[in-house]
Amino acid sequence: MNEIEIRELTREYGTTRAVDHLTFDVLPGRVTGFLGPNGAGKSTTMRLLLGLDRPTSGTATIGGHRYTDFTDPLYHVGALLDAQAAHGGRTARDHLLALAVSNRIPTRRVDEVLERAGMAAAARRRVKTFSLGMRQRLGIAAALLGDPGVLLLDEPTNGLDPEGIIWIRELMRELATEGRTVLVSSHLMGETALLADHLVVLGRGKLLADMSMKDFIDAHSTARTRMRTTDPIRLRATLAREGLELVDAGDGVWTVEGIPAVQLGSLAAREGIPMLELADERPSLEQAYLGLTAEHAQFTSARP
Ligand SMILES: Nc1ncnc2c1ncn2[C@@H]1O[C@H](COP(=O)(O)OP(=O)(O)OP(=O)(O)O)[C@@H](O)[C@H]1O
Repeated sequence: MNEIEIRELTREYGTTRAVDHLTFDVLPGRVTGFLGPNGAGKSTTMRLLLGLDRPTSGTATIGGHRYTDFTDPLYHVGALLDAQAAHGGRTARDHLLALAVSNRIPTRRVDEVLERAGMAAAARRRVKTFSLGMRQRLGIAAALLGDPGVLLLDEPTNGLDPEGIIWIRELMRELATEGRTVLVSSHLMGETALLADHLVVLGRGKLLADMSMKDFIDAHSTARTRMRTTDPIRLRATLAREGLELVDAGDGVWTVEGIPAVQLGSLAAREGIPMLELADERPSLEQAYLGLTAEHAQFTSARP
């Protein structure tokens, strides 16, 4: 019902293929991060889903329907694409009221979403006096107005302060827990790692990955062990005998791939090498993402 289905979706602009035979699903009940370098096709995919643009071929549907087939689309899909979209001369409340009335949404929803977006105190201020972060909150309030089952958010943390970022992270999680489908594009890997359960990664309009956050990190990064020791020379020689290479990470920290901390600890103890610190290094989403983009270098950078 709330599932997004992208099938063989292609959009060409002249000789540029912005989206290239994309096929993937976005499922309810989890937050899906939508990643890819500049020009990878994320915004185009979202615009095609929202009927703001037409595919050259293929389909993008929500619960089996094209966006343009919905009589009351805001009841089904909420989107935040451009936080500057609100009329600057209107108050936040009037902006939402106009949207509610023109989409046959009960006006009581306006105060509910203002509250949920943490904007109740700013409801009667004109939009032109808002910071980018406030505009983002207003955009999110607008997306929630029809209580939709599907949310498409393009860079929602843009302009938000640290408190706002934590707020949006918790909101996304709540929306997913309520059984909604949440698709969030971002360039911020640290943020996405905290926000998303699942990832869809594009490169030059093609699908590069569609998997859980954990599987993605496991598949595209190498586990490392980091340590401090008073005797790196003997440790290096010991590891070399095992076919492993000690790497200087600076500041007295050393790393090695291919041996977990627990085994390395036993090995160092057997050899009488003092270890001051020893831990498995958790690979980050950023490392995995860079690993994937290195594997697919031909797909990742936007055309000049
Ligand atoms: N209306 C358009 N006319 C011509 N080319 C377009 C149009 N919209 C997008 N493109 C091109 O399509 C490609 C994909 O762009 P898109 O904005 O979808 O990427 P993106 O992944 O959202 O990038 P970003 O991370 O920078 O927002 C780019 O090469 C872009 O220049």
